[in-house]
Amino acid sequence: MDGVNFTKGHGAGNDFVIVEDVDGALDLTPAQVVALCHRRFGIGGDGVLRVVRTAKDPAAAGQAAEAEWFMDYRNSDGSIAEMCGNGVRVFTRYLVTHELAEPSPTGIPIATRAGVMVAIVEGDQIRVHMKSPRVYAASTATTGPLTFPGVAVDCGNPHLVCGLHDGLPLDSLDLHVGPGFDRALFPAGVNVEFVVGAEPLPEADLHVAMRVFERGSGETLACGTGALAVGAVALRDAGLAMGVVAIDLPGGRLTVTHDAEDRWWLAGPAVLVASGETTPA
Ligand SMILES: N[C@H](CCC[C@H](N)C(=O)O)C(=O)O
Repeated sequence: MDGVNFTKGHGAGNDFVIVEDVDGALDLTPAQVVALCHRRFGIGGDGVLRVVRTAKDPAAAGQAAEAEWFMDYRNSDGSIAEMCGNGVRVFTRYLVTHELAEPSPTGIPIATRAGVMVAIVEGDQIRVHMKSPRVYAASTATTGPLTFPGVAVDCGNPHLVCGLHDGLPLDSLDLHVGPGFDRALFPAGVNVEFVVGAEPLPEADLHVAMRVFERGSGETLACGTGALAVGAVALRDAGLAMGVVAIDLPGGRLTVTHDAEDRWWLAGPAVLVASGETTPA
């Protein structure tokens, strides 16, 4: 890609190459995304966040009245996903850092392929009003000889939340290869989460730990929509209509809250690491 300005950022270690394309002039191809995300031959990332005015992109133009900016999210394999929870926080950090948007107590609306999310900057944390997760089927995932029971959750993108057998440690899972799943239930693929309970915390109703194998990116250090799916299943399994779930991932902690107004929130860090310019190929 000829001389494109980029910024590198991450949310709990889920990292992204941010490409500013305010007027929608870039026709970002899957091959260009793969090249940008390549960890040796490129900048490196789990995905790309293209920053474009909503009105300038047909994929989200219908949301232009609600949100000035569209997060065009791509996985590192070049595929398109509907939503990225860590990505929307990093995207918001980029907007306010580059003064493309003003932080406000009522939040910054961000258009995505899963609809408009609203992000509130709270110091080093950013809290996002997410699309409500929908638990819709029982299923299973397999890794090697092991099969785990799970539930399908729609967070705008597809998730399969699996519990580990009693006592099996999370780090014993081999996630070098993607888990097996029911392709009839998930024809467009699925993000697979593996969850175990964790020690109670005073600041949360529930506390769990998870790992994730993401559709289109492989195992990542964190997955925001995956944490949302895990939080929804954890509250349901605990019989809690609302509450706060602290979720520990290899890259850090995210917090999922289901509040009394039936809103679902994802909170976590969002860090910009560096900026630069790609050199012409
Ligand atoms: N790989 C996901 C998109 C990114 C999700 C994750 N990085 C997040 O923070 O939500 C998918 O294909 O649905």
